Amino acid sequence: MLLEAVKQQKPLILNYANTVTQQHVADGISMIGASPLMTQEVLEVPELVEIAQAVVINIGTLQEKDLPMVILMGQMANRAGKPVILDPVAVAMPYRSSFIQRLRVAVKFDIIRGNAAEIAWFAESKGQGQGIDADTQASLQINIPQRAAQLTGAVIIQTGVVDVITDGEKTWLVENDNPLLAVNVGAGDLLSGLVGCFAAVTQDYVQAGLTATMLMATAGTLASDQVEHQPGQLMPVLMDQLYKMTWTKMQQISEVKQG
Ligand SMILES: Nc1ncnc2c1ncn2[C@@H]1O[C@H](COP(=O)(O)OP(=O)(O)O)[C@@H](O)[C@H]1O
Ligand SMILES: Cc1ncsc1CCOP(=O)(O)O
Ligand SMILES: [Mg+2]
Repeated sequence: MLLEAVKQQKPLILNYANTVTQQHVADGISMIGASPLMTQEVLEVPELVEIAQAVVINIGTLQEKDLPMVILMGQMANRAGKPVILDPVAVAMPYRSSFIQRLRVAVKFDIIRGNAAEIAWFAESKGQGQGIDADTQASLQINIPQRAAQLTGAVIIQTGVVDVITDGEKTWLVENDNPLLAVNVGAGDLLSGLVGCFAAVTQDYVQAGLTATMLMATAGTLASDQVEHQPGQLMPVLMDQLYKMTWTKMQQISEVKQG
């Protein structure tokens, strides 16, 4: 079971994080038993990728000067067969699109985790949303993440009211409508960090994505029940739930269907 494997192996997850939510990402990775490390320095990238078991690239606060560093991180991980996870925050904005276009010709992403508006960009489809947020009222079209997977060759994790995990052939749905989680900035970034933890311990990236989304759905449900209508209280309680999580709870509480 992948949660046990993370606790036993304590993989090191190397992050190019955004400066808004990196504390949540680091804490979440640590709570489930893995080891986070953030960097912004190109000179240390080779030695850090060497000791990492997964690389998570989050473009939330990208800067042009960082592109060579991010390319190096991704390429070194690709060469070493270590998983590269992309969180394409607001990728449909033109500068961000250009950054990702230049990154993707150099680096193969194994997993892309984003909201529906972000994933639509990879499917060359028109996404609905603004800035970091997708329009959560829009109806779910699972052919869009499936097409994104086919076009990119990555496992796609599209999050929202329902999470969709697909490699373009196999598709899983995790039902997870949680208004308290939706309003907490950084929930998506945290999930991308957790995806890195599971991808570090299996080569089955669909399974890694499914496990991470089940984990987040379960911890989110338990945490929301505890804080009721107080979204500002959610994050610390969510961290406690991640720390206490078991596979049995994840199977009992998260709602998983085949797509
Ligand atoms: N109604 C909802 N809308 C958006 N995300 C939700 C909702 N309910 C639960 N979530 C969860 O919140 C987390 C963040 O997802 P999302 O908001 O789509 O990403 P991002 O923060 O990158 O935009 C995911 O684990 C997702 O499943
Ligand atoms: C608000 C904001 N601005 C740049 S990155 C960021 C955080 C995005 O977090 P998430 O994608 O998890 O909502
Ligand atoms: Mg996001």
